[in-house]
Amino acid sequence: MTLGVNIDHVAVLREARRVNDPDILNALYVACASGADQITIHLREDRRHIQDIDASNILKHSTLPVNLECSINRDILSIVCKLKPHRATLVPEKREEVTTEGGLDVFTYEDEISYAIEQLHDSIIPVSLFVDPTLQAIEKSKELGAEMVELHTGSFANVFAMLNSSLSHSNHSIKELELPRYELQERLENSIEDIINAAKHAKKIGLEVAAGHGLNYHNVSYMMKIQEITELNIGQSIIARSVFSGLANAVKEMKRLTTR
Ligand SMILES: CC(=O)[C@@H](O)[C@H](O)COP(=O)(O)O
Ligand SMILES: NCC(=O)COP(=O)(O)O
Repeated sequence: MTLGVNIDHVAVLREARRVNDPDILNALYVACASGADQITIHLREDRRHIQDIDASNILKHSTLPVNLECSINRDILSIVCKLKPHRATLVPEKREEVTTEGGLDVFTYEDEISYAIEQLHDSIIPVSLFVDPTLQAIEKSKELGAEMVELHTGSFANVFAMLNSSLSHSNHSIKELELPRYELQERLENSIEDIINAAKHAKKIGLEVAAGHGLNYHNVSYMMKIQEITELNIGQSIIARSVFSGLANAVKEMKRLTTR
């Protein structure tokens, strides 16, 4: 399984303060040296985390392939074509969303996606489409000329978290998923089934299959069982975990500097 480590979330922290700490290039070096197989970044239209200069520096210094996620906005596309990542993954974007809420609408935006794929292919950049796990979206992705699909695992991850974590007792409980446990269990099984069917179909028609969004240390084992999925892109949970695997040392180091 290829592990794509999404380092956007390091830039989220940096941008919250508008400083240069944590340095995204340090995140790149640590990920490259620690077993990642690929680096994933998302150059959002609103530049809420990764900036153009980050993308350019990451591409310059990465020892691993870089999967650059972007929308179908033409200004963004022309930047991506110039940056020449190892792959571009086309994703939907909404200005008001907290994170990517669903897959690309490959039907409504068929012409725009087709144009984007053409531009990227002209720049010799392979294309993946970030889609919901439905057979129709997979078929359409192939028809539009993508080499790969990334199955959006957000619905699966949300149901999993409402069933198996403290999310439902927090301020960020997902209102529409405040359901009896048996119903959540049924939804979880259905969402896994959808991912399995979509992955099998994608592989059958000659698409490479990745998956990502909301995957973490507790739910990733479900994806590992699906043989057709050969790549996972994971960000938030890795960066969140690193706070706790690194916090003790960070406090100790500051204590040493502040001890007379
Ligand atoms: C498309 C996608 O799923 C990733 O880009 C990931 O979620 C990154 O985080 P943001 O949604 O915060 O950009
Ligand atoms: N495409 C999904 C991705 O890159 C990482 O998503 P997340 O783990 O940050 O939710």
